Amino acid sequence: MRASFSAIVAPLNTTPCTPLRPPLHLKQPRFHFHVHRISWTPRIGHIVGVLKEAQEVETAVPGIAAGEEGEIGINGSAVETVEAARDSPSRVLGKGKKMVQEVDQSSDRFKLLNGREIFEEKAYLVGVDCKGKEDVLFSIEDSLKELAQLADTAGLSVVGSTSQKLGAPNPRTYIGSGKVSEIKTAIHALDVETVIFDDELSAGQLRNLEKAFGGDVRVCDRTALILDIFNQRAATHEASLQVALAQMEYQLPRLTKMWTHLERQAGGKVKGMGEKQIEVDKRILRTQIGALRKELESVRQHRKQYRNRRLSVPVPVVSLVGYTNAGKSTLLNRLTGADVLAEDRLFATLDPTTRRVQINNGMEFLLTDTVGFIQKLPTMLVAAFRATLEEISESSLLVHVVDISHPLALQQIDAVNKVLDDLDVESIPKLMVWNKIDKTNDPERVKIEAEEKGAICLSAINGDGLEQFCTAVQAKLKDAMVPVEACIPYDKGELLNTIHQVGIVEETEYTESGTVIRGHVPFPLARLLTPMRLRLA
Ligand SMILES: Nc1nc2c(ncn2[C@@H]2O[C@H](COP(=O)(O)OP(=O)(O)OP(=O)(O)O)[C@@H](O)[C@H]2O)c(=O)[nH]1
Ligand SMILES: [Mg+2]
Repeated sequence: MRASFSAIVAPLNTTPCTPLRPPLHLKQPRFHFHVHRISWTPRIGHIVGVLKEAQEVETAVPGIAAGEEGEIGINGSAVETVEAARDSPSRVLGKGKKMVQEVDQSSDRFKLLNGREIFEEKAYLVGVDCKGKEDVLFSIEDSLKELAQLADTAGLSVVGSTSQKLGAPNPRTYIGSGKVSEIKTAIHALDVETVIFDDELSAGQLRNLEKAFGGDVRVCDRTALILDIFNQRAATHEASLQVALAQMEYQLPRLTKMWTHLERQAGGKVKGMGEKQIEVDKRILRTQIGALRKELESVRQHRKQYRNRRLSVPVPVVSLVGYTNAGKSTLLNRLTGADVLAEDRLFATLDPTTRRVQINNGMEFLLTDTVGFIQKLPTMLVAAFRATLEEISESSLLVHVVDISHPLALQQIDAVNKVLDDLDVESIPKLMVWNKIDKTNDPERVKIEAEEKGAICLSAINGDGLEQFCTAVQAKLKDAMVPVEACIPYDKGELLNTIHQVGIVEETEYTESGTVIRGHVPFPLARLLTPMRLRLA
């Protein structure tokens, strides 16, 4: 029986795609395959995961569809290696010549992450402090700390970091040549496998840095790392599509000339072949981006229909937004008894979850938890997740959840507001919630400060302040409702229930002709009540 996997593969009879990272340099790539899941990851070139019978590995290239079968080329992985890997999975991990020697030492460097076995690469972080750069919210040290957290979330092991103050980034290598040499020394001393930059790098910078570091080390940037985490975390079809789209858009301008080996094989006679291949690859990638956009559009339409159906029952929708790890999912779980994954890692949630919350007085609202934000959030990710984020722009209230115990809470608030600015949501009422009050040194002082600023303090973990939170949500929702006074005939009991469910009833009176209610209801319900309204308050 053959192994079944989605790896760095290209089917027969189609143009093989250029791998986005230097492949494992092995020969004779030919193997029977069955592709059952396509993903696109910037960590291409590393087979992450266990390559055993019928088990998936991590990476994939475009140009193949799920369900395809045939003879394939696995870039950098010979048949013998793959066969051998069935008994010793770690054999195919690692890079080039180093690979086989690493087998034994590396076996203890696997860890289980999101249900998959991940090879824990050694990473080195690099940050640049550019003078005069506007919109910088985090200091370089804080940004690097966050990058280390991101690396940890992605399953990498951070072995060191460095930073540099620069007037302007070097167009060739982003950092100065002295820094390049310093990092090179660190790479050898610490056995570094991946160097991660805290800012987005151009294709040229990535290539030059990889060359300068010796070719055996991968270079990537913050955006690629975030995309990698999203790729690992995407659990639903829609999230996978969105991540795949963002990854392809990230890769498109970064496709580099990797087909020079063809020129070498042809004795240098086929000049410019590498260049042509890039054009072919770019075309393939563009076609796939187009196909993905179409598929996402159809998912979006479906979502819209679902939302419209939901809107016909006018229960107000309240969306939780905030920095990653602020405690949004914990708050949703606490209020609704849902069991959305909440953990002390970045980007635990990618897919929106909506649950019904009922307040003591009978009023209900829908609470939606969604993807967290981060500073320097890649724009293509915001664009790709627009469908998901649309939920936010159609809600009645945005609850901005802040981890007030975090030393950078204020900067995180600014970073979230920056993303919200991009989402066109300024007309939606907002409520600020300071979460994790239990973790602060002086909760009483924080509470006073919150009151001054109109924020609600709570602890999603122990439930403190939840009642005040629900009251504040209700008050904010009421601001957006229409005051009504209506007489509901006794044979319209259902309607009366709906009013209690989605509106705020302040007075009820039983008269001969029906139940007279005074209160506030959402606009669509107010329209429904028009024939029964006594007068507009
Ligand atoms: N001490 C304390 N910890 C909390 C509180 N709320 C959440 N946490 C913890 O903070 C971590 C992150 O919580 P999540 O609910 O996953 O955060 P999130 O905002 O959904 O994060 P993303 O999904 O990554 O955007 C978890 O380890 C929670 O247990 C709180 O009120 N107090
Ligand atoms: Mg979450």
